[in-house]
Amino acid sequence: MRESLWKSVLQLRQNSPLVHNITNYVVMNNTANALLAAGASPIMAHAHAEIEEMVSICGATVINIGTLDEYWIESMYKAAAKAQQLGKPWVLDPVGAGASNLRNTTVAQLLKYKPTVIRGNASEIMALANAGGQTKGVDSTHQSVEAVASAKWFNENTGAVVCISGATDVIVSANQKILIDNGDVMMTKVTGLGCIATALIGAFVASEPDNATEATAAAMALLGIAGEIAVQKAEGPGSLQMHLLDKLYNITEDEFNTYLKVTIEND
Ligand SMILES: Nc1ncnc2c1ncn2[C@@H]1O[C@H](COP(=O)(O)OP(=O)(O)OP(=O)(O)O)[C@@H](O)[C@H]1O
Ligand SMILES: Cc1ncsc1CCO
Ligand SMILES: [Mg+2]
Repeated sequence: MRESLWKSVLQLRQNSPLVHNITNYVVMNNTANALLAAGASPIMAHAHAEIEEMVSICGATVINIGTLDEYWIESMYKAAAKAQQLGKPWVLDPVGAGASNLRNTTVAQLLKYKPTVIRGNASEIMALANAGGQTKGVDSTHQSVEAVASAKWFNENTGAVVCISGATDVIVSANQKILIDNGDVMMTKVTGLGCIATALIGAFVASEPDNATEATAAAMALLGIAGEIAVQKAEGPGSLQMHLLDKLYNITEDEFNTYLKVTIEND
């Protein structure tokens, strides 16, 4: 697994997949920049008239419900339906699931189109599975391990790979858990790093569509390690953002493998 994760990073740079994003106003620019830095090619698009073409030409679609409204919800349904119809990978970020009825009903509908990967923080994943999760806005009030049962339920019932982000990122797939212990607590003081994690999953899954579990692990490892290294130069959240973008771009094999903390647990 250690060697294959770095290979995935190199492959992403080489393949430079087109990644379609319907994401929120808060993170749109940062997300596009993070995708470019890691080697992917982003396009943000939500107009009904072009959404199906976008899904068709891209390697993967990322749907993030961060700043919902009625028009965008329709865009999301159209995109997810098209991805399912074409058998293209698509990734769901249920931002703030549990915080409002609108978010809950929207994700419930989106789940019917069978996302390839779901990535959220522990509160969001628990809310999604209706496991009594209380979401405090967009930030988690739970540890990632608390959401493992919910993630397993989702994996078994929908087939989606489920990633719970947090101090430890937990990737749940059939009969396996991958734990990634990279990252730094300062990353919670920059908005949208979870959204970037999801977009990176979209890029990796577009680059290697036959292995969504490994693609997800590679994305989370890359973000966590880049964040951890960036924190060493950062004076606070502002410069962390800048250094993180640089590190997504210039991380070396040596850095990646020195920092990587990955554990695999087979059920
Ligand atoms: N307590 C922590 N310690 C170390 N790293 C962390 C911690 N919390 C988050 N991270 C890092 O930040 C990444 C983003 O995860 P997080 O769970 O904060 O996303 P999120 O809550 O969805 O964020 P947002 O909604 O702002 O996009 C994680 O994958 C991990 O690398
Ligand atoms: C702060 C915020 N509000 C809606 S989306 C978003 C970005 C982090 O999820
Ligand atoms: Mg989030």
